[in-house]
Amino acid sequence: MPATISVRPDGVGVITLDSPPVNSLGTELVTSFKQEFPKLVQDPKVKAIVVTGKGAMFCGGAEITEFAVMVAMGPEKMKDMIDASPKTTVAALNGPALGGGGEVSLACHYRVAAPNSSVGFPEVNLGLLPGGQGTQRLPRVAPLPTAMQMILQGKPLKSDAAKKNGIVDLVASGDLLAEAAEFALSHPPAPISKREVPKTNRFMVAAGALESGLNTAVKAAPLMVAPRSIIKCFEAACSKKSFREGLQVEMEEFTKLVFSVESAALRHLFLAERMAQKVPGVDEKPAPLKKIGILGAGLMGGGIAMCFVQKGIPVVLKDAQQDWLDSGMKKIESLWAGQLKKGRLSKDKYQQYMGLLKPTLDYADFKDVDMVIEAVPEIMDLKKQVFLDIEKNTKPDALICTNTSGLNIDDIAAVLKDPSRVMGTHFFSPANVMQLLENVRTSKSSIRTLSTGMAMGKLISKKCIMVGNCDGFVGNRMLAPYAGEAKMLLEEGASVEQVDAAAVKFGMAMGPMALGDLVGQEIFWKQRKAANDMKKQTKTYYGPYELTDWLCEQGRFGLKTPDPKIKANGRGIFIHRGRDKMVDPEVVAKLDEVRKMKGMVPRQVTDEEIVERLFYPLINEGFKILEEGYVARSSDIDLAYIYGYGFPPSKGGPMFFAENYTGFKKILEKLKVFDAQAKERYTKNSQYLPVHYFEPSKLLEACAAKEGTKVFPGQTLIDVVLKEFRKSGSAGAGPFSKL
Ligand SMILES: C[C@H](O)CC(=O)SCCNC(=O)CCNC(=O)[C@H](O)C(C)(C)COP(=O)(O)OP(=O)(O)OC[C@H]1O[C@@H](n2cnc3c(N)ncnc32)[C@H](O)[C@@H]1OP(=O)(O)O
Repeated sequence: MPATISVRPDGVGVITLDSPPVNSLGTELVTSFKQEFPKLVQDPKVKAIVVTGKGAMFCGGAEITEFAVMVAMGPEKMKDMIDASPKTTVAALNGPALGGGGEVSLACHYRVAAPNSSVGFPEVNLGLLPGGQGTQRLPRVAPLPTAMQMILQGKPLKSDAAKKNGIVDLVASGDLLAEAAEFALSHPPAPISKREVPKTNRFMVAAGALESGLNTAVKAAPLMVAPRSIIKCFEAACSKKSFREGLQVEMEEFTKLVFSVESAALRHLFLAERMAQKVPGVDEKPAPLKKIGILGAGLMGGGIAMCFVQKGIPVVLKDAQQDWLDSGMKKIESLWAGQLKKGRLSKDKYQQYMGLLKPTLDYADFKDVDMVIEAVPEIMDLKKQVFLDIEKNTKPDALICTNTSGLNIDDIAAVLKDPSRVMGTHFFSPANVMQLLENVRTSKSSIRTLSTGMAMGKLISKKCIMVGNCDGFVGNRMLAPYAGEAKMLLEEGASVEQVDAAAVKFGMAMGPMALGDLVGQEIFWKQRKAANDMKKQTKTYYGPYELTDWLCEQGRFGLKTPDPKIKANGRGIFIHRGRDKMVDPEVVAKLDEVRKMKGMVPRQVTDEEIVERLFYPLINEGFKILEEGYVARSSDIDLAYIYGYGFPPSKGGPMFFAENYTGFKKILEKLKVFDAQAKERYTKNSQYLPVHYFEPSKLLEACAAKEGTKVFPGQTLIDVVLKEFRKSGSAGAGPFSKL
């Protein structure tokens, strides 16, 4: 039974939410609550009622996969029932009460909380609002600024803070249930629905507090519609409307949001994050990670070291030369010192961090580490050499990981006696800030290695996905056509500013040209150089290269490479000065020269075309990656783009966007048009080479054929089609193709 009842010897009835793992309010729990609760109300032996949760959570909120059912069920009978109880009701908060859980607690007449519990309304993170009476109850107990912070920003309050803000009545000091029962017996029924909204809250609304709260929320997430709906609910609560009239407004706004694509996108991401941790076939117990070795104290190595140290894990940071090591340590120290200065880090923590980080030049210091991550320059022979050195100096079962972003990891691992110890751990720059981690599975990685790699991602709080060992893995492989088309659009007539602005308007954190300067313009250039491929006559040709090759040949790699001529900053497509940047006039002149050299007459390019040309080939590449089996499911790709490349969360990631915003058929049709245009270009103009990224993926074609087919909540049509695809044996050589 998801809601169980019992009666204590003191005459207090207890109803327990019991629906593991988080006591979410699904149909079963709500139905059983509505059956069981009246039994306590009607039982003459019961003097008062306590509502509590089983396990570590009070309640994690409404069941995320059942919102449509919830709306169909209509107004909130469960909370009305608790509120209207003639016997005093007390919520005994044994753990977090979130979303619908917070609302159940506010439906009770009083709240008694265990010290480590909390009350929160994280619905906004799912593109929603507390639609189970929360927007009308919270402003009746808490000051408006607190209520706004909790609901507009989704910030929970710990028990003590909740008590200070009038949300919790008592923080228990001992036996929670006993104290809640005693509180219930000594207080009369007092439903929040009958309380007036405090006058100060009404004054604040009249004085414009809601407008300024909305401005802050919109600035933080401009594409989201939920904050506007939340404000309408607060307005209703603090106006002359009755509690019931306020609920009517709340229900209308909630229903609008539940069926919005933005909320569907955010719910998809919530489930995607949890799903990504479950990699098919990767099910061994992870090895303990008590000490980590990092090889290479540069920007990446240093950032990776910080991730572990900040979780209290000792790190040995090795480099080959004292000056390189010193400069790496100085950079780390200055980052932590900066946090200390800003008050974001305590002195104790700063000292603890420094104590956990051991710089060394000696491989012998790797003797007792459980994992080594190498972050040396992207040169195949160097990687192979350091792998051999690591093998000689580590325990035989220590994992050996590479942070390469472009080299073939199977080739690197082949030098070892035991390549099953190897996997890729592709961090994103700056590694201590960026949330994404692509764990790369080679053909020989053992299940123990992979399980440990996934556990490592969780340990350092990364959004971690598992991918196969293909060129560029998932993120950069999809980025290549995006970056290629950005450059092609410039040659056709768009300006740098227009391309970036169109991508930003779409919702990207930054445009492709600014991204190139941030990550370094030289990455593809170096890869082509390393592959001895400067002639670009390969199937991995990704758009024109003249402009960026010209930059790279002069060392203008972007923000990453300080240029002594320009104070403290680099030079690439843009000239950067602090946070400001302007397109380098020399780049504009060079672009003109390239256009003339290739006989291109600039034309007017629309923003719509820019968005389609940037994102459709990127999405097509995602389909090819799925089709070839280099990733388990489409939502892993979505996570990669949201957390690694600044794709807008409200669009749910590129694959969700394809399925729910544009539709497969439209993308397919457009790709065919772009493909024909590109083919015409290279047949007519010998300065251009054929591109392959517009050639439609077979999986995309299969999805287009099934467009509109209904799938269960939490599923995507792409994955349903993919499953059939893989079953039919049409999938490629990647490690997930048979799963
Ligand atoms: C009308 C109402 O106002 C609308 C609502 O209530 S909307 C829902 C509001 N609630 C939320 O947003 C809370 C969402 N959940 C969370 O933030 C976190 O899961 C948590 C803090 C509750 C627990 O975190 P943590 O201990 O790290 O465990 P976590 O891995 O996230 O979750 C455990 C499992 O519970 C599931 N789960 C958590 N909350 C859930 C929910 N509200 N509905 C369905 N499943 C949920 C997770 O999917 C996961 O499932 P899995 O084991 O199959 O992967």
